[in-house]
Amino acid sequence: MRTAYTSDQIRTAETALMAGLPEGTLMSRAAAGLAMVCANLLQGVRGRVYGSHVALLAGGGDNGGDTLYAGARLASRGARVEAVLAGSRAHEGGLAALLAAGGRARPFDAARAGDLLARADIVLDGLVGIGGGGALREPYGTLAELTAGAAGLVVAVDVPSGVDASSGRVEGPAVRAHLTVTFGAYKAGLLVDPGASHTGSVELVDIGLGPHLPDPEVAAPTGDDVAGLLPRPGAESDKYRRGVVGIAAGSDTYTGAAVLSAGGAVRAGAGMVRFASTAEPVRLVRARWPEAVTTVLDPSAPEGLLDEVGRVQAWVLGPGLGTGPEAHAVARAVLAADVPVLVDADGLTLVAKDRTLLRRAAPTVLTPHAGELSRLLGVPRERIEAARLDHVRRAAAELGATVLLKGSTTLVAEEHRPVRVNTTGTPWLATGGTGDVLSGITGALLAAGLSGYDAASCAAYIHGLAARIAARGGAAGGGDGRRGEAPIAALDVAEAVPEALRML
Ligand SMILES: NC(=O)C1=CN([C@@H]2O[C@H](COP(=O)(O)OP(=O)(O)OC[C@H]3O[C@@H](n4cnc5c(N)ncnc54)[C@H](OP(=O)(O)O)[C@@H]3O)[C@@H](O)[C@H]2O)[C@@H](O)CC1
Ligand SMILES: [K+]
Repeated sequence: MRTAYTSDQIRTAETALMAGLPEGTLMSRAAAGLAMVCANLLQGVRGRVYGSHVALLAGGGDNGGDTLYAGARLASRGARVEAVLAGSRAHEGGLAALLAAGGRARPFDAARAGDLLARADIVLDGLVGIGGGGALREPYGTLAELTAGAAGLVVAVDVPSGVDASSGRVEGPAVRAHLTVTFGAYKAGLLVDPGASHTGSVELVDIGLGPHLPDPEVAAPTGDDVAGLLPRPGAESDKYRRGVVGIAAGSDTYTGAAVLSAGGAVRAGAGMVRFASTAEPVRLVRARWPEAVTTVLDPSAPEGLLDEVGRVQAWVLGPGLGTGPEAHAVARAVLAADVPVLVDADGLTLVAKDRTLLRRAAPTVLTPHAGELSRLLGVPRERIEAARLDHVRRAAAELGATVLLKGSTTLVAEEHRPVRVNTTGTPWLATGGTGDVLSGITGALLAAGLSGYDAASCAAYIHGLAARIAARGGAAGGGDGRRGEAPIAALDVAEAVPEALRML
């Protein structure tokens, strides 16, 4: 599990660690680690450190201090290092070290800074770190913007300046780095969007904080974590041990979502899928997934609506269900069941209009995107997008549910637990119907007995991995990052789930 922390948590751990160490030890460890990473980068791009050009953007705090000390180390290896001092003051020790090692430093001047960035092989963004707050003031904001025109690699020191280290919020100009070198522990804002999209790759420099860190604010499960949580069928498994999932989805108007949700559940290994809906979606689900056991519902007679469905261990409610009175009757019947229920899509619209539906004892998992969460919380969508971590936490507390917030970094929140952030996926996943597949995968895991928190975070991981596999044309598809990927359809993601499970 990759764990991440708020700025306050990092500072508390730092104070505890510092109590037993001579002054300056941590900054010197941070600067040494940073300089080593930069030297390796210079070896890569220039073949040597000696004679390479390094630009330092140094703010007035300790983040600037780390940067100046690292610059001094590079200057002592023969790099040509020049610092732009952005604050009214500069870190004294760091500046003295840089000058003593032969580096140069000047106060901010926009034209000169632009020239410097156009010449530098690497640029170190040491404007602000965990001490930053709110939108960057001038001239920090201008310098952050200038890094977009840098010719070389941009390395963010601890945190890309302009990104809130604790939450990932971005309120104005912010550095977009190729690489972020972070000290002691991951900051939550490096893993959560919009901050996460500013970091480039993230490298952690150990400065000894580990033993002093509290429970994390955010955790990103790895493939091994997910593999450890997933149930594997044994010789004695029957369908109920593997989990029977009920799906109440689709309507005569919207049929595709039902097929996709059922596909997610079938491919994720449900022991059995029981699909319940009106006649047309039932017909289509039977045609595509003959292994599903189906029941035609008559929501105009809500009494005993689900009596014919048979035993299920978890429900998926909502994809393509519609939002009228008949859909409401289905939602009421499903949410009255004493088993975990995942609510998605139209189901979320129904519970946003009638929160009494969520008064239940068994676990509930809600899987909104930002627009759906906006309706659930009565908060504008833009505010949710800008502060996803805060809002997913708030939703979990206010709605008494596990909340999976979809998006470029999917988050899973439950009260008193670290928010889990998903690290798999591909930009191609942002296409219609993939959320329906996710609902089916999550439902299958809930039925298998995983908690809402584990089911949602494992499903998000598997879904993102399946999407990557599908986008690359199968597990053997080559390329790193997004190279070699192609558009995918939602059903491709469902079909790639078994390969994703094999890879775990
Ligand atoms: N903790 C640890 O374990 C270790 C921490 N270490 C390092 O210390 C860093 C934290 O240092 P820190 O506390 O001095 O704060 P920092 O990030 O430099 O920011 C303060 C400066 O930013 C400025 N500023 C703030 N907001 C701004 C804005 N919106 N717009 C513009 N300016 C703004 C603020 O300006 P001022 O308010 O003073 O005018 C001040 O100059 C941390 O990230 C890591 O790199 C490592 O050395 C080793 C171990
Ligand atoms: K920084």
